[in-house]
Amino acid sequence: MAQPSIQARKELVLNNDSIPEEKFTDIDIVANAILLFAAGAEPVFDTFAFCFYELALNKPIQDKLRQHIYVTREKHETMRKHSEVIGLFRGATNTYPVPGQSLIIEKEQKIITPTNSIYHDPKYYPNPGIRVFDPERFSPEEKAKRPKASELFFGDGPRFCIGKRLAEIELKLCLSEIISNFEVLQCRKTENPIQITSTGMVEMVENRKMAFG
Ligand code: HEM
Repeated sequence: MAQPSIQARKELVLNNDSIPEEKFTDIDIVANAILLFAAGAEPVFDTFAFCFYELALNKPIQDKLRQHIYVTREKHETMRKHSEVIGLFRGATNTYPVPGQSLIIEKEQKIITPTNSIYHDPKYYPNPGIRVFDPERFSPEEKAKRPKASELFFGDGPRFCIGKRLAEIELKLCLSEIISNFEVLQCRKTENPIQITSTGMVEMVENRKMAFG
């Protein structure tokens, strides 16, 4: 994080010939570095934690994963079941009549897409229950059965998550490295089902220590 920030300061603050409105200040560089760290660390840690929790509870899936068959499906099913960000937030830039419906979204209206509800809607994810962990939902055949917008783990449109690629590489590398060297098991303190608490925009485990031992 330090090296790119120093480089960004050189290019955007010290050697920037743009008009004043497009110039960056030192504060802009520091603020962006903090934002990237804050936005980038928590969701990746939590996806890992939930992933290992589910693998400990679902030994046959863990064994299959160990054969390096389907890291991507595993990762997506974890994000469907334990989506940390529970909704997407937008403001309408124009008035928009929703096709085929009487609904008109007025200009500047605030819109919430309740992603977590979509992930637990049996219309898109049959048998979405708290005890079901089924990475096969993300096989090409199953994915083809539902609309693309039912998978918004990293958002969509011009403001989608800028860390998506980095997060996917982190998850893929660490998951395959750990799972090919270790076996993840439940312990005495493992909660099943896990107790989730919602704090506004994000969901988290009620008692992290209890859940992950
Ligand atoms: C499992 C990991 C991650 C998940 C599930 C996740 C999820 C999301 C979601 C749902 C959004 C909102 C997108 C929208 O409104 O359309 C978002 C935005 C954002 N994410 Fe991530 N993210 C992850 C990792 C990261 C990482 C590693 C970084 C940076 C290193 C990052 C930086 C950001 C930033 C800066 C935004 C705001 C983008 C904007 O408003 O233009 N995220 N993320």
